[in-house]
Amino acid sequence: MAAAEGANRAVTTAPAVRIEGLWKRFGDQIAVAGVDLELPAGQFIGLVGPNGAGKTTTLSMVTGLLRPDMGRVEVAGHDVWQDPAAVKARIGVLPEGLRLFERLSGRELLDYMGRLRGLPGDEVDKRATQLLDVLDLTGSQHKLVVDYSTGMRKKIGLAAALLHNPEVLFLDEPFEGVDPVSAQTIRGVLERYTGSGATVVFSSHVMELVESLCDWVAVLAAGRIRAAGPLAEVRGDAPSLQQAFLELVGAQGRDAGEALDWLGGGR
Ligand SMILES: Nc1ncnc2c1ncn2[C@@H]1O[C@H](COP(=O)(O)OP(=O)(O)OP(=O)(O)O)[C@@H](O)[C@H]1O
Repeated sequence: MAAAEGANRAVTTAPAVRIEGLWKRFGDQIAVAGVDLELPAGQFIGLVGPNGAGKTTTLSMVTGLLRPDMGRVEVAGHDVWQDPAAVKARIGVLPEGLRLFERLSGRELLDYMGRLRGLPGDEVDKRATQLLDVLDLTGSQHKLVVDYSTGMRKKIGLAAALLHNPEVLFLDEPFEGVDPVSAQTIRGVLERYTGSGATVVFSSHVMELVESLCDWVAVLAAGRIRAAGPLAEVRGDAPSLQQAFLELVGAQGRDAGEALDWLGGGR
């Protein structure tokens, strides 16, 4: 990152993301039911919630992939729907179920994404070489993406999302299907990135991971924000984020008890 870019980030006090009155309905299903949220810049932010809580729908609207029914979103000071080009230049996205250009090699994919982002060829080359190295993909850089494993796909997707040095990086379940070694690598890259003043927003179900990585968390359930703030504040007096989460979403774990009385018996 250029020194000037870093300095600009350091003095930014405006939130990285400002969400106001966001709604989305699919038929009878209200997926996001009036979300208001300000995500502070320069933080590692976790968006957590049970299955179907509305995390992916919210992230899709925040990154300009899905049009809200109501509400507005600003990212890095720009309105996502009124000024989409400005927002897209400033964000990186690793969406859920990432679609990649399968018939390109990892290296070609990064070259292509870099050109799409308008970076000069030699700069793309330099950044791609470094990202492939740090993410331990140098040995597979000439392999076609279609032949990549799940974890390798996450890593090349992450490299593509970081290539233009975005201000805010959105990651939907970045650690799903990733082995512990690759997870550690991804984690190192993300920590270094937020250390430079950039913002990471990621969704996850894995509370231990969120607890160990995030400075700030937002808990979403049934399309609404249940709690948001610095990790320690959201955890409160609970012994762990997992426990605080279970209390916040009102689910102490369903006891299968008698409902599955046939399971495991009478063989
Ligand atoms: N395209 C769609 N059409 C119809 N319903 C949808 C669509 N996308 C999401 N939903 C519904 O909206 C709700 C929120 O889904 P969403 O994928 O945002 O949740 P999530 O928090 O990301 O869940 P998970 O953790 O399981 O990925 C769910 O009830 C889901 O069935």
